[in-house]
Amino acid sequence: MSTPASAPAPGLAEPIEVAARARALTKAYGSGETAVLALDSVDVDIARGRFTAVMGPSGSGKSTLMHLLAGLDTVSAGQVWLGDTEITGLKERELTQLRRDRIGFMFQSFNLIPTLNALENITLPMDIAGQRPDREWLEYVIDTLGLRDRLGHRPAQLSGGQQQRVACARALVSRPELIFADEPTGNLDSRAGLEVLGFLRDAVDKLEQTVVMVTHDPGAAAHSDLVLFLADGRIVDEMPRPTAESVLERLKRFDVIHALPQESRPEQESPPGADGDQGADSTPDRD
Ligand SMILES: Nc1ncnc2c1ncn2[C@@H]1O[C@H](COP(=O)(O)OP(=O)(O)OP(=O)(O)O)[C@@H](O)[C@H]1O
Repeated sequence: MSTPASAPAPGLAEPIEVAARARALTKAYGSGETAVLALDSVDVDIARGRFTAVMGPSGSGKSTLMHLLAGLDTVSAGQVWLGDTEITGLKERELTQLRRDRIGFMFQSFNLIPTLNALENITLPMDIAGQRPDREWLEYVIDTLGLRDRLGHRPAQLSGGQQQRVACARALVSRPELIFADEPTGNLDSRAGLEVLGFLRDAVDKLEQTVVMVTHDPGAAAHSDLVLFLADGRIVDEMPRPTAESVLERLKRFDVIHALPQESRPEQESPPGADGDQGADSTPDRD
């Protein structure tokens, strides 16, 4: 079965533009008694040109979801599309090319090459692909991220915040369809973290990028347009236009609920859409 990426999401009359889509996405690790169901039949649409945060308790499946959407790991069942391309079923070589050409990555640990300077790190993925960055765009990204006077510095000569800005520029330089950021502020002090979040926000608002960010930090999630909450491998809630306070309140309810045995947990833990709402497919209006 193949569903075009522009098809209306279940429950929605209007088609929404999606950058990535997953249906019945399932991932199990191991087998038999030790098997772990990391993702349990997840349906999700990532809206194009929006900033989506993914939150949830430790072990809820956030990284697994990101890895499967990015084609970094194989699914146990279900389908994933990047734009109109179904990536489930692609061969490893095709996936490598797709990741290189169409996806940008930012990690908590920056993942910069220590022997290369900032500019070389920024252009490395395109250099490897034998592509030339669009010069005007490159200059724009460098200026937007305030890296102009740091381009000749190696990572060790840069602060953590500057290193993450280099990683952000590296993710942006090929104008990927989707940027995945896994705890991008996890290793930064709060000021540098805020700066990086501001740049990601700008990347969405000014550069029309699509960003998906995994985070534990309600303050970081407050920079997004929509928070998806995962628990036990399922999307159990979503929050458009989040604030740090509203996210924190929602997370507290997880803590209380997850302290209860499974059979005592309240109904609200059913996935969005199960009770007739628009589920994780809804696209929030922006203020
Ligand atoms: N390679 C693996 N082998 C076995 N189990 C795994 C593997 N990767 C993840 N898991 C399990 O799958 C579940 C989901 O893990 P995942 O890393 O996606 O959660 P997470 O929400 O990102 O957690 P955290 O917030 O702690 O990073 C967990 O129970 C985890 O132990």
